[in-house]
Order: sequence, then structure tokens, then C-alpha cells
Amino acid sequence: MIVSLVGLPGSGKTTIGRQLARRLGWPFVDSDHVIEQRIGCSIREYFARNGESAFRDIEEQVIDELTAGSDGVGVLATGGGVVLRPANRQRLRERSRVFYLHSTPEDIFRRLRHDASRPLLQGDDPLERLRQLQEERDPLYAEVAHFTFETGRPTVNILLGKILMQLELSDSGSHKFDTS
Ligand SMILES: Nc1ncnc2c1ncn2[C@@H]1O[C@H](COP(=O)(O)OP(=O)(O)OP(=O)(O)O)[C@@H](O)[C@H]1O
Ligand SMILES: O=C(O)C1=C[C@@H](O)[C@@H](O)[C@H](O)C1
Ligand SMILES: [Mg+2]
Repeated sequence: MIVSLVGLPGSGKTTIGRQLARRLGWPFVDSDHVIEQRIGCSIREYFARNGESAFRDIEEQVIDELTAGSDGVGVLATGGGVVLRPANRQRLRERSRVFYLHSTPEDIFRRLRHDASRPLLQGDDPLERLRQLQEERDPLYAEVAHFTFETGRPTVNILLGKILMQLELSDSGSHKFDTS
């Protein structure tokens, strides 16, 4: 099984994903990290040089590769904008169990105020930008997600406990009618 995490930049996908994988003993992969290895520079630099659409093309390719194959096991942290492309939404939903890490723009702003690594948040008014992103993307995250968790306030450990419990529940559910 592949567990994918989606949500706004700063919602905790990388942080939660890494620790979730550790707790499950599964491999962890962050699609942003795979993309950076492939392009040989930071996503920020790539955005500045080639524009967003070129970045999205690579992202789509990487998501396809990371979710291909029916026997994949792992935790996949995605980039904040992964849901923008319908092909990504479809692949993630069909090939993995998707968790939407939902946080308010205000909670994320509080966390990311001093972080210069997110290209979409480098403008004059990052909080306003986060609110726009939330408005545009919330329906897309909700569409792709099998489960939604609020990640603005709870600690990482509490969130991990909730996600692990949900995975156990849905796993036992899926075996309910298996009499073999
Ligand atoms: N539940 C949490 N409680 C407190 N801080 C958190 C929590 N989750 C994440 N953080 C912190 O918030 C920041 C952003 O988290 P993270 O990098 O995991 O977000 P992300 O969803 O992967 O963002 P991006 O889409 O930009 O990759 C980090 O500094 C992280 O340590
Ligand atoms: O929210 C976004 O559109 C992005 C978020 C990051 O994870 C990166 O994937 C990239 O900076 C784009
Ligand atoms: Mg991340």
C-alpha cells in the first residue's frame, strides 16, 4: 500500500510523512525531493528559471513513476500544488490511500514566517497568498483525499497516532469480507 499526503505548503506533509514511514517501517519518499534530484537544483531556482508549467510537467512525471506498480509500499509526501493537475489527482486517488493534511492559512503562516524555501510564499503578503491557495486548492485536496485530518494545532505525535489508527481501521475494513 502507498499512503500519500496532500495539503498546502507547510501543512506538515514532509514532517508527518517521514515519521509515519518510520513508525510503519516503510520507505519514505518526498516528490519534491525526487524532483530536485532530477533537475539538479532547488525547486525555487527551477521555478525562477523555467516557470511553473515546466515544473508541473516534471512533477506529473514523477508522481506517475512513484505511484506506478500495484505492489508499491511506502509513504509519499507530495508537493503542495500536486492536485492542480487532474492526472495527478486521478493517479493518487486510484493508486494510493490519500490523506489531506488540512491547516488554516493562519496556522501555516505562523509556522513558515521565517522560511525562505517556498517559492509561492515569497511575495509581499504571504498570508494573503496562502488564503488564495487555500481557496483554490481546498476543493481539489478534498476531491483527491480518502481521509482528511486537521494539522494546524495538534502535535506531530498526536497526528501520527490518528493516522495510524485510521490506517488500521480502514485496513481491517477492507479485509472484512475476506474469508480465505
Ligand atoms: N503538527 C505540527 N506541529 C508543529 N509544527 C509542525 C507540524 N507539522 C509541521 N510542522 C512544521 O511546519 C513546517 C512545515 O512543515 P513541512 O515542511 O512538513 O510542510 P510540507 O507540507 O511538507 O510543506 P511543502 O508543501 O512546502 O513541502 C516545518 O518547520 C515543520 O517542522
Ligand atoms: O504549493 C505549491 O505549488 C508548491 C509547493 C512545494 O511543495 C513545491 O512542490 C513547489 O514549490 C510548489
Ligand atoms: Mg514538503
